[in-house]
Amino acid sequence: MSSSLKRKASKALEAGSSGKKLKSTIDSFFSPNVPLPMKSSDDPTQPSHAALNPEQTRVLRMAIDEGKSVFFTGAAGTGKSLLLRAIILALRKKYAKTSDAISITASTGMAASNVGGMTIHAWGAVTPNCTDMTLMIKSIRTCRPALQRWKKTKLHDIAVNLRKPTTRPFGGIQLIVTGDFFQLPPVTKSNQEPIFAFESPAWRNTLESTVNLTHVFRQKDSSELSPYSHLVNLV
Ligand SMILES: Nc1ncnc2c1ncn2[C@@H]1O[C@H](COP(=O)(O)OP(=O)(O)OP(=O)(O)O)[C@@H](O)[C@H]1O
Repeated sequence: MSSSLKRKASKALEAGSSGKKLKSTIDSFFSPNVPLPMKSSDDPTQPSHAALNPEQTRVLRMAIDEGKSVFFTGAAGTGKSLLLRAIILALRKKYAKTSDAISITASTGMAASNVGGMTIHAWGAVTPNCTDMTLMIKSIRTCRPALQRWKKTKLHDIAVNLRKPTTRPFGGIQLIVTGDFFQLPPVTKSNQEPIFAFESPAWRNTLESTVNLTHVFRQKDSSELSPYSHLVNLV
């Protein structure tokens, strides 16, 4: 990654670290024990669950106990995916009676299948890079499952109806966002300068807290590591 992209990526952290102190909350009633993904090669003597560390638990509490919109990031192997799975499990318990309350999306098919979700474009029946509002609304209206999802997440009024505009970003729904801008900068055409999600005013207005996970769990001799994985954290 070039140094200018690296500088841009670190702005996500600066923008989000407002210095607000986290209020102490009652202990989460959700277990911070998360099932580890099972592989056929797994040693049966290895633990099946992992306990979240303090920085992961802090994010879990912000998301579940405080209902905050959070962005958490961190280098490769800092447990972002595991924490996301913990948050999804806890949210499913919290909203057990309203199964449609949670939508799990990612920007690519591979990332979506890793967390049991779908691409954001499939979720909303929108075409990537489409900026034509009329076309987008037509596409949403003609895809019944997507229209239902827009309605259930209260995004319907702001994007489809437009008669009742809301001042709250994303209609006021809670957003849990994760990723590492250092590992994966936005895809651009030819020599176009990439535009990061955190450069949007909507990012600042929506995400109340940004947390940088610092503890690297992935071991040097781990079978998860490709011969080049260690390079990711050096760049
Ligand atoms: N609290 C924890 N206790 C024990 N192991 C953990 C914990 N959190 C994560 N791990 C383990 O560390 C490894 C890396 O975790 P994970 O894949 O979630 O990291 P990541 O930040 O998503 O990595 P990447 O950015 O490379 O996708 C995994 O084997 C995971 O099971």
